Amino acid sequence: MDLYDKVMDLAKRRGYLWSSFEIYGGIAGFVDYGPLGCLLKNNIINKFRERFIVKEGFYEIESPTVTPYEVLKASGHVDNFTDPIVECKNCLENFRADHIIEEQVDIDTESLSLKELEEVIKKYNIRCPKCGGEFGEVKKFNLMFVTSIGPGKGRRGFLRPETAQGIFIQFKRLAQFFRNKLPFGVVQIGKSYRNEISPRQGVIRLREFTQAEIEYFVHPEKKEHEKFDEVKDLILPLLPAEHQLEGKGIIKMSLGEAVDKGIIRHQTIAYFMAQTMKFLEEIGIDREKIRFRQHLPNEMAHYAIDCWDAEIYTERFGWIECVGIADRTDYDLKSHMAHSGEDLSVFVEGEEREVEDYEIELNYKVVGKIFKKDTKVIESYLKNLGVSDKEKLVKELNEKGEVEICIGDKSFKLTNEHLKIEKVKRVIKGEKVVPHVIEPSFGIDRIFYCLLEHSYREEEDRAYLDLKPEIAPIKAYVFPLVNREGMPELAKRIRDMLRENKIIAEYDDSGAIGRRYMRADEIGVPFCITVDGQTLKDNTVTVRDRNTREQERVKIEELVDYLRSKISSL
Ligand SMILES: Nc1ncnc2c1ncn2[C@@H]1O[C@H](COP(=O)(O)OP(=O)(O)OP(=O)(O)O)[C@@H](O)[C@H]1O
Repeated sequence: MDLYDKVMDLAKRRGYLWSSFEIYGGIAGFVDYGPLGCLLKNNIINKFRERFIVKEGFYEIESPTVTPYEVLKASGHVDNFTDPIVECKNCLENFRADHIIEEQVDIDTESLSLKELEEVIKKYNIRCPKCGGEFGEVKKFNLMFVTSIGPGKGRRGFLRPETAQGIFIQFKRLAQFFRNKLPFGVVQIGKSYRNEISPRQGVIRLREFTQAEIEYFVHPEKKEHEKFDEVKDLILPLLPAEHQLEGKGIIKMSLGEAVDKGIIRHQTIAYFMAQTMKFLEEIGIDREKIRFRQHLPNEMAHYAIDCWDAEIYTERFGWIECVGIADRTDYDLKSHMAHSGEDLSVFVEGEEREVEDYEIELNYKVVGKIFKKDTKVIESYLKNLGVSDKEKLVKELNEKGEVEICIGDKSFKLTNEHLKIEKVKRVIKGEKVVPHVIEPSFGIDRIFYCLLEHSYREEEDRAYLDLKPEIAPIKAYVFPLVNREGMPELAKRIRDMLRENKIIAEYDDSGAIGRRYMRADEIGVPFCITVDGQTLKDNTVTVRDRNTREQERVKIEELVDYLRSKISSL
């Protein structure tokens, strides 16, 4: 049994994690959180809310998981949210082509096309790991779950593959809520769905999982962070792209230095790396098993300009990505602007000044035939450009004779022939800008598993979860030393008193006291309270600490305050 098996065995037996649909044979890629699992997961999420909503001042929204086609067409997911798939010609089992290659030969598959992946499979004679059969063609497989909305044929829809889009499409309302003042942060926590091709890594790769995402909207030219000074001296283990390409390892560097040297693109990304580290440490992830790995240029989405993953070390799977922190620029907002025709910019007030502006229109006589259905999208893209964006466009057009615009996953080349441009003078008191977005995206299930693994301790006579009291699902167990002399009744009253005071406590009177301690330790209960003979005389109980096994006598009337001071980190 490796560590993963030990942790999962405990998780299953004691009500943390269960295989879904088990009585019908189960399906890979789904997991049930049992009674303790739900409590622990909620505690992790509460800590997330405490850090980002209470302390950072962001707000949370909740949008539907069922998403109409148009939204995910505009975001690029319909066309691009795919993984390469390959089928074994013999047993018909499907695999992710890039994973199957990387498992068998030391090749970076990140930038390879479908054809190139197929060539590698042929060249190295990579065979089906299940039956040794030969593989067929490598194809694209879209990871979204398809659904239809309403009866009959209904409207095409999908289960959302990320929570972020729900925030982008409400941008207009959100900007109004924040009175058009940048920067502002919006959080969404909830289920996301990805029809992963062959999820073979337990809770690490699920088909339905919980994300906690932050979309932090900033002025495109202002990516310094107001509170960067507070974190600039924090030293983090970094694995920059250059180090990976040159085969070098991790460097420990302060965030201030990393930004100054241009290793981290700007202060806002660095600030969120610091917040991520704090959050992970606060819930109890081992700080020595966290690193920040920068995406390689070919790994990053084409619209992102910098991306760092917080990776956490696990015994079986090595380093796994648990949080992705990316500067997604204005890609999402501009795509939704172009596809919906809505203006998703904010007006940033400034000094009154006269500017040269341009009125840019499409030359419909020419463009209709060339761009066909896309003409409307290009039209609304141009209509919503701010003054400086238009200036850039005209400048590029004059210099190069053409300009390329990117809308969603498509790009279009425009020449003078396609456009009618008129120079006008205008007095403005500010400018419309489409904000850029910095996105820290947390995978709660992966973090949950890593936390269980990092908390798992083995000693000669016991195995236990060293969960922080604040995070542990059950804070205290109350035992009667013997099942007579009124001890059970008193122990139950103490349990009820603790619950009444919002401290989750349980009562246990079965088996020897030693065994009860072991059971509580195994699920990570930080305190065990025993009612014994002395309790009946002086109203004190023993409180045993899970980790040290030391016991203290505490007056019953002081028990709530005593436990509170140990549980809360406030
Ligand atoms: N299938 C999944 N199961 C569980 N968590 C996931 C899954 N896919 C993504 N996540 C979590 O959501 C976070 C943000 O999602 P993102 O789209 O950046 O992941 P990703 O880069 O596609 O992940 P991967 O490369 O592992 O598939 C990830 O850091 C991860 O923690």
